[in-house]
Amino acid sequence: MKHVIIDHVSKAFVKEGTPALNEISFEVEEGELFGLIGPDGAGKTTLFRILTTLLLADSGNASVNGLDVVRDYKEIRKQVGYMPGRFSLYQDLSVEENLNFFATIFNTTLEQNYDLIKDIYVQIEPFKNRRAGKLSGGMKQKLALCCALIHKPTVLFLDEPTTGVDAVSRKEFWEMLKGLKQQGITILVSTPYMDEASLCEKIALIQNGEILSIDTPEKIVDQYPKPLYAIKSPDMSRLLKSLRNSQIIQSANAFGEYHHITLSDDGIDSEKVLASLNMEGSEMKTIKPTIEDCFINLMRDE
Ligand SMILES: Nc1ncnc2c1ncn2[C@@H]1O[C@H](COP(=O)(O)OP(=O)(O)OP(=O)(O)O)[C@@H](O)[C@H]1O
Repeated sequence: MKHVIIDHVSKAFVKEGTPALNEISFEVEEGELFGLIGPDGAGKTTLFRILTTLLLADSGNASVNGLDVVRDYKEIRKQVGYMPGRFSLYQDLSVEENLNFFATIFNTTLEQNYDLIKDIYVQIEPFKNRRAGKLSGGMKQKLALCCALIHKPTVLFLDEPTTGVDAVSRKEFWEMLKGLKQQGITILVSTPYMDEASLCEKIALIQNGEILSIDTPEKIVDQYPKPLYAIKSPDMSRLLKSLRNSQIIQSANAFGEYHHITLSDDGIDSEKVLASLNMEGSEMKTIKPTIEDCFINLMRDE
């Protein structure tokens, strides 16, 4: 069953220029862990706010759990959990007080839904009397997730939950999402971190309010249109300049230790490329594209 349906949704905050969302359409299956992947300003928050009934679209339709986001907004609010991008909790209330507050709003108690949150809650329980504002980033995120789950939602919207959180907490967070998925919750999560894409079952790549591609991470990688190479030399910035000025190089992008390149003619071999650059100590090898390579390639085609 389709749990979330987005059908030609558009939203513009200003009359001129690029709209925040431009005719977005896609669907999310029940129980799916779905990632909305895109840089700052791509439109992720705007879409989540429309789906959680906090913002009206200019045109198009959307439904969650078979309920229309405009007509059935009250019912949707009871059925979805939303963790906004920015810290949404009461900084001056303790961990326990925040949880009780959100439980009360939904006419429930921590005890009633303890099963769903217990794996996450046990990690913050030792700090239950600490004010939320005094928690570490990772702990705040766990508390925000518990609060979003307190009323047993069937669909969970998590807006950039791992932004600004350390690497260990990010990893732990994705483990928690896997656990929630196993309990049957449909999860839509947005992130600007391309490396998190492979942790989702399905992803939509979004840029400037438009969907560039939507599929499983594996299929998106398989659809990369050309052989991709990684190249390095002792002088990486001179190498990048030479690559970008070379006629036989189609694209060159810096990727940490290596630059990733495609060739204008796939018949050219790496020896010829290295010879044409004439830079001592250079190395080149074929590589499998990452989601970031795919994103950059799709952006160029736009
Ligand atoms: N209330 C608003 N008024 C005017 N412009 C807005 C408003 N909200 C969002 N925008 C603009 O709409 C575009 C999409 O913003 P949105 O917040 O949805 O992106 P995002 O992918 O969530 O990125 P971010 O991580 O920066 O929030 C951006 O250009 C943003 O400046």
